Amino acid sequence: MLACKNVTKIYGVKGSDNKTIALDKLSLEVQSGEFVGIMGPSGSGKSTLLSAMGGIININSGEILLNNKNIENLSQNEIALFRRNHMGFVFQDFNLMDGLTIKENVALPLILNKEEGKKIENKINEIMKFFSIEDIKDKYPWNVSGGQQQRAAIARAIIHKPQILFADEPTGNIDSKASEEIMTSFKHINEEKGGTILMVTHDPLAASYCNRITFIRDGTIFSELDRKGDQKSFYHQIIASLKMMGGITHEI
Ligand SMILES: Nc1ncnc2c1ncn2[C@@H]1O[C@H](COP(=O)(O)OP(=O)(O)OP(=O)(O)O)[C@@H](O)[C@H]1O
Repeated sequence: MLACKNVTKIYGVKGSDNKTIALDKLSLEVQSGEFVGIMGPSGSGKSTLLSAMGGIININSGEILLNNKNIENLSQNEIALFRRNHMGFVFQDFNLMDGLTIKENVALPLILNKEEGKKIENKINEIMKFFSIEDIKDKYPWNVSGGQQQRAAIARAIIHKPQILFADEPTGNIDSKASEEIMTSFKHINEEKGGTILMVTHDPLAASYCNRITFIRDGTIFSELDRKGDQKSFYHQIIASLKMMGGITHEI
């Protein structure tokens, strides 16, 4: 469904020696209905990979294919529209709009798509219930917890039923209890709604909710791990893989 093939991304000024090869001929495929995690040491290229696959940044070479369509062939406007209609994004710092209530924030993609008022109301009510945020719908982001803000951000990211949800360190700014709630939400999106998710995380516990983990180092794939058995055993396999890669320096 979504694939990157031999993707290279180099940061730096053209002609200058000061260049960073963030992605080095990296290939990765995500099938519809998968929940894939990306892990790796700091600076290994995780966020760059997510941004490249989400069409947020341009790549130097290779291909990004969504349903066999090369998104690199689209114009900037077409990519922006494509992202708005078919992709959802969640970031570490929530990115909610302070001047809007939680409900208004969640409704934003539907308002931008000029959907009809009654339809918006129905969709909002359903999704607020799914994420247990109906009680805070009229509050502003600064008046609710980090976990509630992130649940609202995820609701906003999937309300238009995107083909794929991208999440970059979604539990990076919240405490461990709220992190578990967020990861349970992702699991429900994946299992109950059939949502496809690609998530970058440092956190082995968050990663243990995925079905597959791709470990990257120095912009290339180091190893991959498929979930077998229960979540606890997957968690221990993830820790072992991180140790092997040198991406973890302390016991968790
Ligand atoms: N806008 C940029 N300009 C120049 N170099 C960049 C830029 N963004 C990232 N880099 C460099 O590219 C490499 C990969 O960065 P990236 O943010 O993708 O790594 P990461 O694995 O997500 O790191 P972290 O876990 O610390 O967030 C790093 O060496 C980083 O310094």
